[in-house]
Amino acid sequence: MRVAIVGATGAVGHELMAVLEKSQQEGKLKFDELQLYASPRSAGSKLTFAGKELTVQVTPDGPIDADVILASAGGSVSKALAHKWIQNGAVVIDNSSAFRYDADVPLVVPEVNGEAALRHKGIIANPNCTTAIAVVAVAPIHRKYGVKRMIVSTYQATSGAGQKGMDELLEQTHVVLHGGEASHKEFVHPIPFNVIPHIDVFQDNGYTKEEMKVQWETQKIIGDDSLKISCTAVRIPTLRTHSEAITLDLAKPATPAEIRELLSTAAGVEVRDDPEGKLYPMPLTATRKYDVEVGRIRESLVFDGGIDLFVSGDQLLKGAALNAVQIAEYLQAHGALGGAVSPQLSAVSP
Ligand SMILES: NC(=O)C1=CN([C@@H]2O[C@H](COP(=O)(O)OP(=O)(O)OC[C@H]3O[C@@H](n4cnc5c(N)ncnc54)[C@H](OP(=O)(O)O)[C@@H]3O)[C@@H](O)[C@H]2O)C=CC1
Ligand SMILES: N[C@@H](CC(=O)OP(=O)(O)O)C(=O)O
Repeated sequence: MRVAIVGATGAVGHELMAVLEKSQQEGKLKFDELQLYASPRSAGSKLTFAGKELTVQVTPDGPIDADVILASAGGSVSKALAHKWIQNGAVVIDNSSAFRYDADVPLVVPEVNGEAALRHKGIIANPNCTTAIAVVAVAPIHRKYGVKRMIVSTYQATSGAGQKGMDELLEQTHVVLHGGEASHKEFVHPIPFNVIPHIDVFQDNGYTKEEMKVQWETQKIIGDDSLKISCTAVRIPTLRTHSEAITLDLAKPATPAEIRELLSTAAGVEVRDDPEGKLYPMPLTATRKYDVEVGRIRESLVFDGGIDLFVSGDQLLKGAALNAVQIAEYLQAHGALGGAVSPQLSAVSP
């Protein structure tokens, strides 16, 4: 069983290495070989995996001889090359948005629709990070109570813009703290001490593409096009982990206690909800955690029987690297990848 990472030197690639190492140690994903690829500028550089140095190679523009390819090199690279990589039978799990809306490409969050991954035709798409984090918390509620409408406001970390996004936050904060004026390159405005309600490009309807992705992708993952979602996506000056305030209008009324109980056994969720004890989701506590923190669960004052909640999830993990590895684990556990069938599946109950 051979695994390849394309984009190994990036922010998501770095997390893929860490998650793969843990998964292998815990016997969840069984593999014998790891190949690392990035752009020509990184060719020859060394990265450590499980105590061994591996050499980064130039990403091929032909087949990759691996069983599964975890791609995180951006949409244009995937769009141009993914179909060539799979010519020798590999499956690509792609972190970019290149194929998410293609009818024959499953868009998968294993806790929600893992079985869709088994119907792939060589490419499986990993969702947008904001969507993945929301859907882990909302899908169990939708299954039991039916979500009719959903209003989301996001608080997205700079790592959503990759390693360069985090670097810009740190460098420009340093500039401001030393009396200078912050500049910007990765973001539309200076990010230190600011919040920016503009992620990705504006669409004709006044929403940004990031905001529309939450509607398009949630509908595809949950399998319900009638679910209406209005999202405002905002960049904030944190390093990693996206947070979201979510309001749900439900078909069947629910109480906060019922939602708390439902989510307490939901896969991929940690209920962190004790306002008296100052316990609620935050990037500080959710960072590097596999589960999405959910809290501030309360009755909606707008929708009768509706619910308000707050989530924080490490988007480099559940929004990207972890979700991709969990898809590979799911495929292997169902005999749909090379190598031995794993009896255990990390924290995922399909
Ligand atoms: N950051 C996030 O929160 C999330 C990101 N994603 C998606 O994952 C992908 C990667 O994001 P992220 O890790 O943040 O980005 P980074 O900018 O941190 O990393 C990009 C990676 O792609 C490689 N790369 C760039 N150009 C090429 C090329 N022409 N050929 C081969 N490799 C190339 C880079 O290699 P090198 O170092 O050599 O330049 C690097 O390894 C994107 O599609 C993004 O949309 C998805 C969900 C969440
Ligand atoms: N757009 C997200 C990160 C991302 O890469 O999203 P997508 O995979 O949908 O392009 C953010 O900036 O926080």
